[in-house]
Amino acid sequence: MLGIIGGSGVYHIEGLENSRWVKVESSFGDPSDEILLAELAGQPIAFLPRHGRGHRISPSDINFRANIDAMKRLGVTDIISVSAVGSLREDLPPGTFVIVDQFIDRTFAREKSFFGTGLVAHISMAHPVCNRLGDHLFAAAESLNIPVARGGTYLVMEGMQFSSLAESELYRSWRCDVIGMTNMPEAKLAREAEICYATVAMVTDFDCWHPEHDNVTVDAIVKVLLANADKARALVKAVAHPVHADSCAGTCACRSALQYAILTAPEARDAAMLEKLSAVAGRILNPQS
Ligand SMILES: CSC[C@H]1O[C@H](OP(=O)(O)O)[C@H](O)[C@@H]1O
Ligand SMILES: Nc1ncnc2[nH]cnc12
Repeated sequence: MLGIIGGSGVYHIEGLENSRWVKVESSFGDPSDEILLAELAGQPIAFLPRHGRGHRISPSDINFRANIDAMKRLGVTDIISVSAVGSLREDLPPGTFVIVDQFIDRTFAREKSFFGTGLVAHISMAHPVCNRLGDHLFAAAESLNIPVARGGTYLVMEGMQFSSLAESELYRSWRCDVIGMTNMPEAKLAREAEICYATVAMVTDFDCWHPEHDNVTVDAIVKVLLANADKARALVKAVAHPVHADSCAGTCACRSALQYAILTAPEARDAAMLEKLSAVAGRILNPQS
């Protein structure tokens, strides 16, 4: 099933049928909100507003583990993250969609893994985004005539304040393309949960580095977001069927990320951790069930 995590300005999806909000219990605490189960373009989907309805939760306070665990428990296999970002490049002006393919994680005040003492696992994040999902998103954006770039590096900052000019210039010198506050550890946790994950980053501003543009404000972001949210919703609708019908999905490498990742010997594994991870890592921990 396709899961959609809606970011700033994307608190609902249009054109849904048979929709109902469900409360999902997670062993990692409370998700950001209830999850909307529905049909979109004839396909089942699960939608979660990342900051909660009404944008109640700050980037640092989002319970990313509960969000991904809840999606996994519902049977979500593919996640599309819709996110507002600032641009660090002249040729990515507001209104551009970027199908990012790399992240630099500068967050420091978040729980970043489902695993830990008692059950240690190390997954690869060399290619943090599902290329297959990225291809679907790029093709759909082009078919809808949305200005879109394929590939880009998203710098994930802690926030909540926006960057200083020196920070913005530093990230530009690192050749980052866009900046936001939410896609890490979300992408890491999706990979640990063996869920395919890709991001549609909607450029809303030039952060604070551009000499001919004002420094970013929430007001400016919201204006661009309102103009772009409909395009984002059309994009999600356009990919629902191709993602569902993709016969390569079952063999996607994201779906076996844990295959050789767990180091803790079976007899040394912590029983409480095994219980907490029964959804996220059930395929590998309880292969018979
Ligand atoms: C709208 S102000 C900045 C806020 O927007 C982005 O969130 P999301 O990725 O959920 O759209 C950014 O990361 C900040 O959290
Ligand atoms: N310039 C910016 N910095 C961080 N997060 C953002 N989200 C949208 N624009 C942003």
